[in-house]
Amino acid sequence: MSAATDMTNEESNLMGPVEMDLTCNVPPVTTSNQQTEVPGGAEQQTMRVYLRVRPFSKEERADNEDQDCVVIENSQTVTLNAPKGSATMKSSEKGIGMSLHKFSFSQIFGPEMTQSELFEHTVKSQMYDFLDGKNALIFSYGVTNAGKTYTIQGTPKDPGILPRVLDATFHYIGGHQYERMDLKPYLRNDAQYLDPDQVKQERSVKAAIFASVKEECDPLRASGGLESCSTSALSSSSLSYDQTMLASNPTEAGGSQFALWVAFFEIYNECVYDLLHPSLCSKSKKRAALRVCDDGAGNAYVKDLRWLNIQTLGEASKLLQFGNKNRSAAATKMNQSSSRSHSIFTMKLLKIDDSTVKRISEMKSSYIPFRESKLTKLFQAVFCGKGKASMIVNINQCASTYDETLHVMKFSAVAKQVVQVIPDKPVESLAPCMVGRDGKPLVRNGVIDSHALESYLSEEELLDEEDEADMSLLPQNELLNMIETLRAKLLAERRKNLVQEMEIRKEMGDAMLQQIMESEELRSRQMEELKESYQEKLENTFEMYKDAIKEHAYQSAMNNLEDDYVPLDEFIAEQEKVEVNKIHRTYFISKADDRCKWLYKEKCAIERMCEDKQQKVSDDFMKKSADLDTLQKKADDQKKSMDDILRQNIEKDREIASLKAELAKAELAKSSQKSPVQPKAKRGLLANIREAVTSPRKGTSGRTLRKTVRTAHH
Ligand SMILES: Nc1ncnc2c1ncn2[C@@H]1O[C@H](COP(=O)(O)OP(=O)(O)OP(=O)(O)O)[C@@H](O)[C@H]1O
Repeated sequence: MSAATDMTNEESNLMGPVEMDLTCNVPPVTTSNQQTEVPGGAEQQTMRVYLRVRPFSKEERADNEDQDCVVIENSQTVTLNAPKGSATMKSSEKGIGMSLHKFSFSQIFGPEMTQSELFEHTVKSQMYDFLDGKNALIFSYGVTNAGKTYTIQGTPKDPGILPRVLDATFHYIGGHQYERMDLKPYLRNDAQYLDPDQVKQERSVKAAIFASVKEECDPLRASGGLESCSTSALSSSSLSYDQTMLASNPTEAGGSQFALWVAFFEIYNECVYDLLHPSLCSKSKKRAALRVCDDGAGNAYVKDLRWLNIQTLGEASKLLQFGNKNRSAAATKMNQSSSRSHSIFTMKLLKIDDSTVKRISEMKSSYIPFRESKLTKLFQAVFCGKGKASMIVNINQCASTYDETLHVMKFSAVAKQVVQVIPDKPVESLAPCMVGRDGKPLVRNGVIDSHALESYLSEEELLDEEDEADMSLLPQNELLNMIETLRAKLLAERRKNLVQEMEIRKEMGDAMLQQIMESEELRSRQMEELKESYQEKLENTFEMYKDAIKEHAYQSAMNNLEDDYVPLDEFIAEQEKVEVNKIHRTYFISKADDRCKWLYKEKCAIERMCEDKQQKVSDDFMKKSADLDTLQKKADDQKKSMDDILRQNIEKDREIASLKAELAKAELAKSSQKSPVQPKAKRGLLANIREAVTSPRKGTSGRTLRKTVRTAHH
């Protein structure tokens, strides 16, 4: 948990927004035994890391929390001694790790350090940069109850960094306030003009927020001689800081005017919430999360974040109060842990000047290995060297929270990585830097500073603590032996770790499987129960509907009863009519039924008859057809025999013709021998035949002849 201020600057033809973010609860970004000090001195560092150790409270002393766990060696070095009973001490007793750790910071502030001194030594120069048009980021980091809120916001009696920054800003602006409120920050680095309606809307939003804030004591206004909220700013005497740092004021700079716009938001579980949104105060409504977007030039900004123009410190105080209230309301509602919450108060100072056009050169962000977090995205520009960042690490000295405090102190590696990506620095300046006890780097421009190294190694406690320091004094063969021994030990350790890891994985796997099975069983049981209960409900509902329908029908009937009422005698007469009709109908129906049955029988008989007739006709046809075939065959045979007879006749005719010819020859020969003329009286067989042949029309003779011939032939 922590707090921060981010100040960025960009100028267009009319203005230059300067942004300062103040954030709480930033993820681990700090230094340990390797600090972020880089060659070139504090002025050129893009990130400085301070440590603030808060004093014990009375209660903590009474609870024996003071066990000399934190010892500030000098302004840049602190030693942490593990108390008895802490996890660190237990590990150390087992031979794992150390019970004593040393850390270096840009500067360390002890419990006696006042708020104003802290401001002087940490943020003052950044404040100057901010007013001079550069971006700045101030954030605090530490475990809960370490003093982050105290450092950033402070108390009514001891205002923290934020009220001081605001006071200094208003002091700087002085009478050069741009009051029209018609120029507003837009996206990440731009500003936009507002029309009169929009300005009116801005004013009413502001008024609504202020109206909801009670006039009560707050850090910005309550430091003794502070002026009331409605007046300009905190008096400089009440927040004593060195005014010489703000020498470059608008009067000297020319006729520029300034407008200060602020936003206050929170990042919780990677969700961004606007703390200046009034609906947050409502208990019933869910907080609406905002999106972090890219402005098209690689700059991240919170979309739809509410920016409000403030013109006095009192107004700033009210907004802070409003935002804090929102934050604590949301935290209570969600029972959220402050350790996962980061609140960011952002200021944008627009420098309105009709002649100057300035722009801070943009950086490409694509190669920057930032962790994908909303916070790092939003502060990316500063971490990349577009402005300076200060981190104040807050710790308490309590023995009971020693292990968490140690963890915070060790977390510097992340900050280191973040700072390492600044592109326009020489490579050496980006590498993790070893520093001596006095905070000076041991390596300068790639060359080991032998003097610094000697003084570093001469630290007795460091020699006791660091094996590497002892080893450097040993002869080479002993060192080689030692390396071999250590290698063997390392190998054995790794094997052991591997086996342990496998066992743990297996155990975890089994446990998870068991859990999954149990939950699966539970789920199916629940499903079954749910099904049953739904079934039951369904049935009940069905029954209910049935009853309701019955009831409805009954009611309808009852309602219509009056309209449908018929006197009894009419009803009886009507009923009798109905009865008679019924009897008639029954009679006719039975008659019609009998007729139908009879007709059906008739139909069946006719059908049967038709079938018989058809069968008979078919049989007759078959028989006749067979007879016809027989007759046809006979006719064919007779025709054949007739043909034979005809052929025989023709043969006979040929025979007769030849016989006739022979006969004629014979008669001719006879007549020529006996007498030349013979009388006709004596006619023989051959003469008759000849006559018959030459006179075929004489039927009787013909028949006789044929009979004669046949007989003769046979
Ligand atoms: N430098 C200091 N001098 C005196 N009192 C301090 C100092 N720092 C912190 N305190 C007191 O210690 C207590 C815890 O501080 P604070 O609330 O700022 O812690 P925190 O880190 O913001 O805690 P959380 O993360 O839980 O909100 C407060 O009562 C605060 O007033």
